[in-house]
Amino acid sequence: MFAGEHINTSEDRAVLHIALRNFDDFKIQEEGVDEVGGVLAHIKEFSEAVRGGSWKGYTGKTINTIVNIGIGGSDLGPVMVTEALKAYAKRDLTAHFVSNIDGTHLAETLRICDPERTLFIIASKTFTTQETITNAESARDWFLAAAKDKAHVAKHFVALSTNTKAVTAFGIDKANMFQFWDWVGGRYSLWSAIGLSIALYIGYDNFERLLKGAHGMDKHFKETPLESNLPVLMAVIGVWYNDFYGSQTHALLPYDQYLHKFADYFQQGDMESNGKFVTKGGQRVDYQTGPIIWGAAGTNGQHSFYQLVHQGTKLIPADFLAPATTHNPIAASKHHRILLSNYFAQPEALAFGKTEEEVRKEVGSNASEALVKSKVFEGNRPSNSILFPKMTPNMLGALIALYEHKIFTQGVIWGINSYDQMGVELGKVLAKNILAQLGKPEDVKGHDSSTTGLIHYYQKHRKE
Ligand SMILES: O=P(O)(O)OC[C@H]1O[C@H](O)[C@H](O)[C@@H](O)[C@@H]1O
Repeated sequence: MFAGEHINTSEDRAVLHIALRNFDDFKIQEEGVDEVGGVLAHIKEFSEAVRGGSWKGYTGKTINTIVNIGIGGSDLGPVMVTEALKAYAKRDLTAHFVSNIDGTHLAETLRICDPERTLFIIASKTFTTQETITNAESARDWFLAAAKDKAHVAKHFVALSTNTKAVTAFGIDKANMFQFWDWVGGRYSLWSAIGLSIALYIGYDNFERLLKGAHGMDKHFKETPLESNLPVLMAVIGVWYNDFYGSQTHALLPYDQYLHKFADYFQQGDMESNGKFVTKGGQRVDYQTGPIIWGAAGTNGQHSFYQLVHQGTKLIPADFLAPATTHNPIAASKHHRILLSNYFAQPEALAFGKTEEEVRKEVGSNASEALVKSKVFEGNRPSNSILFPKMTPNMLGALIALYEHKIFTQGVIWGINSYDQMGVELGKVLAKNILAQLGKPEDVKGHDSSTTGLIHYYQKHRKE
């Protein structure tokens, strides 16, 4: 990976998200790598102009709202990072993220935007994704309904993409385009131009700290002997439970409200990378590959799904993550102490449980056998605990890179290509065919009885 080899074999591409945060440390041979610094300089210049107020809207007002329009890797990274680092945000710039094609997402966002002070960021590696382009066109129509003159688009629309031709065809000036390259996977792209919304929200200096934190983990991963290599340790522990103990999922449980989107982010990062059933050589695997990633911020999960985690019939390896120091020490950090007491207690309970003997002592000799049995915790339920000083840009960068390299290592062990995503194509093609048939019932052709029946029901009951 670090050498720029085309390890994304099906697409004949290098995998070089590490080059986006390299700061000329590792020598990496690949076309475009030498342009990373220029794009970062453009991000710095632009984010400082918007945040400093020198970038003005079409009526001369400053920008106080950014709307990132993108989906998947062009949305989830910026969403997760801007939430995780909210403590570093200027509170006079609001960030919104529109991803879903469901008109509700854009409509509800535009309802609270002022066209004179809103900057739209059209984030799309391919600049062909149906949801994003449709949302971008509707946002442009909304803007022009107020601004009238097309010349004003340049002040309120920028693009993040590898596809210059499509960007200019959309009507965004090349000067307002922040470029990245095909060796940046969508789910690994927050370090690239896709991170513009992050730099706008927390400032370029903090965005750079995020990059440098990740670079530190890159160096650790590249240089540390396997037995002390954090991504390798997490990868092999995960393989151990996934392939030898049959666990189907892996829970990410951050005891930090700022990290409440962490599991959402790695649903794409892990599941779109390792949700594969064919090896790079084309053989169907006869072993388990990528786990189902899920999770929620603690302590909320304890009031939702921990019953199953503790006493269910499923083995669920879990990562517990927490900062030793909070950004919000309200009530003299009483809240943080309570939060952390739970962060420490849950893995202990999962590992060591409560024996029948201990339960009997608690409930007394009159208790029914059924009650006693229902209060036993079998324990022996595995978890990793990750504790770090504070949720800072540098630390978040290291944490994300830790998981990126864990995913890479597991993909290597499973012999799969972690960097393509053939599995998302079929649904898109079928949807395109169906879209063309939604007019009249007689247009509906070539589907199974269920799909046909559903479409006919929709055609009968819709009110448009
Ligand atoms: O950034 P775009 O080209 O619009 O792609 C957005 C997303 O589209 C698909 O869902 C891909 O599977 C994702 O990997 C990608 O992040």
